[in-house]
Amino acid sequence: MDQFPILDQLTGPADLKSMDSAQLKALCNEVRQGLIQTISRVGGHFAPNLGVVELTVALYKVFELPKDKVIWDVGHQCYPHKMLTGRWKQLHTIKQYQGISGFLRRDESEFDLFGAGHASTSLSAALGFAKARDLRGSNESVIGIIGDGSLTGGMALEALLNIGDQKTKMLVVLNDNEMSIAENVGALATYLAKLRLMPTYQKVESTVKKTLNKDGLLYRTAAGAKHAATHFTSPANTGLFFEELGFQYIGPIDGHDTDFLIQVFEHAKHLDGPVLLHVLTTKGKGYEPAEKDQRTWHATTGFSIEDGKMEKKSSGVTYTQAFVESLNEVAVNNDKVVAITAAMPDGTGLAKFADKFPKRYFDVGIAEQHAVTFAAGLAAEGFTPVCAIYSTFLQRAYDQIVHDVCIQNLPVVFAIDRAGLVGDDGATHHGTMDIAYLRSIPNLVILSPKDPQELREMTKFALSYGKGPIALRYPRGGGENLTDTVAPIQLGQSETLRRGDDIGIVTLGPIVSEALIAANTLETQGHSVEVLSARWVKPLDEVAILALARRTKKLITVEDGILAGGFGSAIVELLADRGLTEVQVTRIGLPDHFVEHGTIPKLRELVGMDAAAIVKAAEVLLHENRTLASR
Ligand SMILES: Cc1ncc(C[n+]2csc(CCOP(=O)(O)OP(=O)(O)O)c2C)c(N)n1
Ligand SMILES: CC(=O)[C@@H](O)[C@H](O)COP(=O)(O)O
Ligand SMILES: [Mg+2]
Repeated sequence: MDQFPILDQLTGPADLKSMDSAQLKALCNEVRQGLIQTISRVGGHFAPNLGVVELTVALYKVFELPKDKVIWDVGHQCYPHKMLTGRWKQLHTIKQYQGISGFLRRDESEFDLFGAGHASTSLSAALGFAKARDLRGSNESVIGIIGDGSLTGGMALEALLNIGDQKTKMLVVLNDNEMSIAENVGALATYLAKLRLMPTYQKVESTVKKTLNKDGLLYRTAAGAKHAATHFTSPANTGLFFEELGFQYIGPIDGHDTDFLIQVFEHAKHLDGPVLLHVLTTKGKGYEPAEKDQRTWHATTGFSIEDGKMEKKSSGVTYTQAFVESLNEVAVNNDKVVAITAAMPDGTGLAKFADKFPKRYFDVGIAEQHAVTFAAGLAAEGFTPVCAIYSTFLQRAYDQIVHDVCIQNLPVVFAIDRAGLVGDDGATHHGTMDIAYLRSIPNLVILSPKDPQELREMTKFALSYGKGPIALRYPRGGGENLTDTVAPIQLGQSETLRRGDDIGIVTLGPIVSEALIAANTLETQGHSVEVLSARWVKPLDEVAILALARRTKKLITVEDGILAGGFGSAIVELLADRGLTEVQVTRIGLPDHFVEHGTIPKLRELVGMDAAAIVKAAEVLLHENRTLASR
């Protein structure tokens, strides 16, 4: 018997128009069960999606997609949206190579009006869509949907200020589930908690009943809607913060009451100016383990799920663990060490620092720019702040790194996690830009370990460096330790992992493992290959690199980052500056396009950054040499 009779027949959101209350509730149930069964099996964002089932169904019942523009924030909670917009049958491919993306993508569907992945962007984008509408003279509705966590992002507040000022007709739906990935933080979270204590509209529905017109809907005229809005405003008109910014605040309302959500959306549709609808949802709704532990069940990627329990699939030490264990070892004897996360305590490992040093731990919310300059302030006063931010999210704080940290040469330690390809989160999350965007900044030095044990030592080095800003870049997940011991970490000192005279491979970070595999293959072909683990993006070990170049005259550089302006570029610049024009260099890294989602081995093969690609590049260089020699 078909478990998903409605979903299996659904052709798109227009089909919801003809559904009655019972059918919509049945649809919500199918969406929820479809999510639980599919995402438990294939992995992905779990609790956020269960929390927006009714919200998405009600929204797509009332509004006309894609004419009406619905812009989601982050997009990790977009799976119900995808299920209702023709991708239910592809849901099992989510975040897999050549499967659908785990976030919205304009090139994936006409219903994905604006891509996301990074938080706090939806309201700015939605204002853009609304302004375009007004300039065009069309009349569609524009709705931005933002979570309480994403609302802690500076961009979101910048947008609120601008929307309120512009008095643009648009609807902001605040999906408030009291959670970011971890518990939400910040004064706004505290304010929202107060609003949640106010009686929800459902409790004052008798007032609402009086404002309903004959067909059970709220007033359709602007005047009537205004009147209804007055009734709708919760008794203590508690949305003052938003009202003062120029919004009509409606809420809080129960985000799992489909009928009432539909009523309120019908009402809000007709209101002029900016409206903020405060919706209360439960992350993980309808799946008890996730409701009980919303933090753990934020995403099930990399976990297997048995009987409501999440078991990590991979074992072994991750880079993140190595980093935070080393940080904690130092911090126990150094009370100047403090740590800052931008709403990612678990992902960065800093939750383990917080357990031991709660007074020296700061979660600033999804506020990377603030995190960096906050760290700069601490460093200016003699502390050693560790700012742990994923590579991709650190992009958001570029000026703060330059302007507030590096120009002032303040001793901030940047722990750049998820550096390099991250796999199934795809283009919005690959940490592939940081080498290029950081190495050009004066005063900043940058380290990259080849394995977790080296990261331990590099973390200790970074915490005692103190001469200025220092960055550690390391990847998602774990890796084998590639040497028995760790050579002492010294500023600008590389490490020769194997000696050879025919060709040199100069590489950086965990991608060294691919270079070693390639060197072994080349050796079986009779070639003598040197592998140099550079360890430093900046300062480069110029002496070692120049000596290798002069000796072999052939270099291959390998980096888990974009080629343009990356590590290989730095080597080429060095050779050019020193007049070594006879040295042939092949750079291996990420090409000049965004890399999609998939497993890391698959993506490395795809972009030509695996051992096979290194062997091929070496053969070309070596063959060219043989050709020259045989002339
Ligand atoms: C700029 C940026 N920083 C951090 C993240 C990581 N991140 C993804 S979802 C999330 C929490 C979002 O909370 P909320 O908006 O309340 O959505 P919910 O998961 O509660 O539905 C965070 C911190 C991100 N995507 N973008
Ligand atoms: C949606 C988002 O940005 C985070 O949930 C991110 O997907 C976490 O990535 P990790 O799984 O690498 O911690
Ligand atoms: Mg939330």
